[in-house]
Parts: sequence; structure tokens; C-alpha cells
Amino acid sequence: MAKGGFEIDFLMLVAAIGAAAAGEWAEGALLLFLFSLGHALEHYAMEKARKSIAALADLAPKTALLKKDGKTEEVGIEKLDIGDIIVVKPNSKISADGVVVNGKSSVNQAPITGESVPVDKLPVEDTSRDYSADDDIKDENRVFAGTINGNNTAEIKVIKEAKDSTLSRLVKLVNEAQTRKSPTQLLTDKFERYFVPSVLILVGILLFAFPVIDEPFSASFYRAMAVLVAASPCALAISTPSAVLSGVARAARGGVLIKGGRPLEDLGVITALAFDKTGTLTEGKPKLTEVVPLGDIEENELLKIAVAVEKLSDHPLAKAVVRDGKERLKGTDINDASDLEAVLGKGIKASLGKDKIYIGNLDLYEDLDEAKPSEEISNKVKELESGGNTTMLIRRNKEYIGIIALMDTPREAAKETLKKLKEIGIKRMIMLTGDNQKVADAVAKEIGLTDAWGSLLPEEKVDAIKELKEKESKVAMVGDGVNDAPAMANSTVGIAMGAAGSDVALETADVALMADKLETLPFAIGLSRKAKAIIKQNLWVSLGVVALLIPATILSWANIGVAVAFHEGSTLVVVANALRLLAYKKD
Ligand SMILES: Nc1ncnc2c1ncn2[C@@H]1O[C@H](COP(=O)(O)OP(=O)(O)OP(=O)(O)O)[C@@H](O)[C@H]1O
Ligand SMILES: [Zn+2]
Repeated sequence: MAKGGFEIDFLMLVAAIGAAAAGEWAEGALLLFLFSLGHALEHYAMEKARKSIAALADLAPKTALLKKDGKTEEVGIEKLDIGDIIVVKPNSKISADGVVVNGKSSVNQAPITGESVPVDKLPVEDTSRDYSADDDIKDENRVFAGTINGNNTAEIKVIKEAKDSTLSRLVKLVNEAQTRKSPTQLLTDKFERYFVPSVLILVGILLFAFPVIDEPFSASFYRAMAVLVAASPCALAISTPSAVLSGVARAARGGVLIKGGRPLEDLGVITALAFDKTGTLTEGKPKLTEVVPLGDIEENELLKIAVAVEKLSDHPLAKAVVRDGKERLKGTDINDASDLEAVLGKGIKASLGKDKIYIGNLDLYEDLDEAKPSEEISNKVKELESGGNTTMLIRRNKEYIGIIALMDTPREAAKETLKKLKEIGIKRMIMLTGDNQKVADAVAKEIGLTDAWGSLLPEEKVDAIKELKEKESKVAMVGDGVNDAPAMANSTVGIAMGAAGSDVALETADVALMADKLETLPFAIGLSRKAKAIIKQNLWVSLGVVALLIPATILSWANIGVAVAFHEGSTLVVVANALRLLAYKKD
């Protein structure tokens, strides 16, 4: 029951006793009966929505098979420490967040991601390493508490204590979400603050109207009680929270965490969507496409320098250079660089032995006042970019020694999803990226986007969002949190991709798509729109009934019984209407 519920219920009781006191025993009894029946049903319905959330929490097993000194023993999950090895039997639930260290498996991750197609998991390369949740762990190695193991036994190294598991955070956030008030609820709360005292004043006047209109006190008293029942805004109080509760619960079951009524309502009215490119519209796993030495340096020598320096950075591009570079170098020793200095959105600088190494896009060198790249070098870079490559120019001290080009592939689902979003009426979609304009255009063309803004620094992404908001008013920003968190924070609704593997994204976004899947976006928007529509219908029903009943009871056209029936009836109608969200279909 919403805040103020006690007062409203109490007034109803007063009315029942009042009716009895006025000599209408049967009516008083009926009133009490209807009143308790109505409220029991209402509780039952809200409980149903709440259970749908609580069911999430029940997904986590309470015990785990801990493997220690060659023996296994069943322990409570709260006893598990980071680094423990647990054994997961075939077709049973995984008890902790961790990395696979033994056994191949295929895991149903629906409890977290809403996606029940099994995902293949394999052991990490280095099983003896101490992993922590902050490490860069591949999806194929990582498992979550509450998900269901396939047909093989697997051994998992625990990376999070039970209380911090992705599932328990998810449950916590969903629980918090339903208590956060939406704009509509704040509005109805405000309305009630003025409405309830006005009703009480009206009831007071009616109560003492008997000498003026020349009727017995009992008649005035009866009428005042009827008005009290008619005007108690029970249905109004519950119309929004019930829809938010059901909407958030349904979304969570579909792998979308919506953090409360505000993002739920906002997502239902957005007209524009901005997307980050790397990791959102693309796979986020760029591949090394070209290594171009400049001058007389050897290709491998150039690569060794690049790998040594990029090892220090955790930018997705840097990781790609290290991964693919090491593979090409096949075990050659790589030196350690030091003194990393990252230049946001442009590149990095570091020391390697006695040399100073620079790696970055042309903008990085724009800012330096000496030894700018020659026209010939700039042209070579631009030529690679026209082919859709992300390029990095490498400089050693004052000499340009080479160019490395990488290419990321658009997500398979990007084109379909954008098409669907257009179909459901999202007017404006735009890509915002730190990558060069040519790559932005190439990716945009491939996935069917008309707008792509490249070479944006994180703060320029924020400006872009602000500009969009001026034109479109409600703008959602979809990103992976890597260098788009400020833009997400400035948008109407910040949506994080692949939040299951990233605590930061999970905590900071307004909406988190738990599976790393763009396809859940139309579902989230569709559900939010439905929630918004249901909230609107509920307001009409609850306000409409009150608006009709008040004059009807004042003029004695409706007695207390009728007033109670409509009062409780409208309350049940709005709750039942809200519960329809629990059955919302994905497509
Ligand atoms: N560690 C790095 N090494 C080399 N170049 C880098 C590095 N970090 C950034 N850059 C250069 O700066 C550009 C912009 O980087 P930024 O992180 O802003 O965006 P992005 O990851 O390319 O794309 P998006 O904005 O879509 O996520 C890169 O395209 C690259 O040219
Ligand atoms: Zn009520």
C-alpha cells in the first residue's frame, strides 16, 4: 500500500462504523466485507508482482560443493571466499560468480540475461592465477551465480563473495528500483496532498449541514460518510506504483534492469537514441589489419614497440594491438614500457628504454608543436582511414616509425535492431564515437544509420547529447561505459550494454541490458511504452471514478454500498491493469 494508505484505510473503517452507528447495520457490515475483500484482492495482486521479483533472488543456490585438498564438501554459499574452487554438477545451478578452471560447459544464463540459449564456457588459460572481478575476463570464461550448468561437470574459481554476486546486486537494484518514484507518481502524490485535506473539509461541512438543510443529523452523517468513501483516492494512490512494480519485474525477467519509475516512464517517451560505436554498435573486438613501417624499421620491430607500450593501456584498441601483435610475434620477448600518459580520445605516450614513444591518431600530433607528421605520412594515414580502418600513427622520439591499422566489425544484430527501432517510431538515431569520421561513416552505412559523428572527445559526446536534447527533448544514450559514461549521465536515460560483466555499468546506468545484446533494446522500449500507457489509463479510471462518485454521493444518488463497490472496484481494476505488464511479450 502506498504512503497515506493507512489514513485512507482508517477513514474507510470510520465510514463503516459510522454507517452502523447511523442505524444501517446491514450496510455497515456489507461495507466492511467489501472493504476487506477488496483490500485482500489488492494485496494478492501486488504480492504476485512482488513475488516475480523475489523469484529472482531464489535463483541462487544456498549451498556450494567446495573442493579442498582433493575432497569436496557442501558448504553454505556465504562461506565461500574469493579464490575457492567449487564443483558444479551437470544440470545444476552455479553457486557463485567465477571463472571456469576445469571442464567445458554450456550454461543457460537466462536468470541474469533473460536469454535461455546456452552459452559455451571454457577454462581460462591460466588456471592458477588469482582472478578478481575487476580483471578483464572473457565472457567465455566467466559464469554467474544462479545460472544453470549444462551436461558436463565444471570447476569454478570463485571471484566474488555471495553477497556481491551479479545476481544479488541485480536483486538489490531491482528492489530499490520499485521504491523510486516516477514523475507521474510525484505528481499524484502532490495532488493527494491538496486533495485529501479538501475532502476532509468537505466532509466536515456536510457533517454539520443538518441545521441548514433541515434534516436529522443521522442523514447528514450518513451522507458525509458516503462522500468520504467516494473521495478516498485509494485507486489513484496505487495506479502508478503497481505499474512500475510490474514493469520493473517483467523487464528483469527479460534481462533488462530498469532502475525505477523515472527511467521506465522516460524510456517510454524517448524520440531519439544516441549510440556509442565501439562495443555498442560494433563487437568491440577490433582486429589488426595492417602494420605499415615507415622508414627503414622492420615490421616486427615496429610491432614489438607498439605491443610494449599498449600493454600499459586498457583501451579496447590497445588490447587488440597486444593480442594480435603477440600472436604475430610468436613468443618473441617484449620489453616493458613505463611512464604511461594517456591523452583522452587521442592516444598514449610512454617511455621505452631511453626512447619516448607516441601512439595515437593525427589529433595527438596536432597538439605537439614540433616534428609534426609530413604531408606524405598524413596522407597515408587518411588513405587507411578511407578503407574504414582505425589508425594509429607511431612515433619514436621525433621520428615517425609506422602506422598500425585496426578494424572492428559491426554487431550482427545492429542492422536488424536499428530497423526495428525505426519501425517502432524512434525518429532520430545517431552514432557518437571517438574514432575517426571515415570509420564512423563506414560503420553507419553498413548498419543503416544516417547520422554518425566522429572524432568526439568524451566531453564533446556530452555536448552532442545536450544538442540533441534541445531538438528532441528526450534522448537515450546507449553505451558500454568505456568513454561514454559522462554522455550517458547527461542523457534522459543512460542505457548500458553488457552490464552483467561490468559492475560499473550496472551501478551507474539508468537502464542496463544484462545480456550483451542490442536486440533487447526494442523490448525495453516497447515495455516502457506499455507501462506509460497503462499508467495513463489508470489515472483516468481512478480520477474518473472519484469525479463521478463525489457528486453522486453528495446528492444522495449513490449510497455507501455503491460508493464502496466503486471505490474498491476501481482499485482492483487499476491493479489488474498494471499486472498485464507481467505478461508483456517480447515481440
Ligand atoms: N591506447 C590507445 N592507443 C592508440 N590510440 C588510441 C588509444 N586510445 C585512444 N586512441 C585513439 O583515440 C581515438 C579515440 O578514442 P576513444 O577512446 O575516444 O574512442 P573509441 O574507443 O575509438 O570509439 P568510441 O567512442 O566509439 O568508443 C581512437 O580511435 C584512437 O585513434
Ligand atoms: Zn481502499
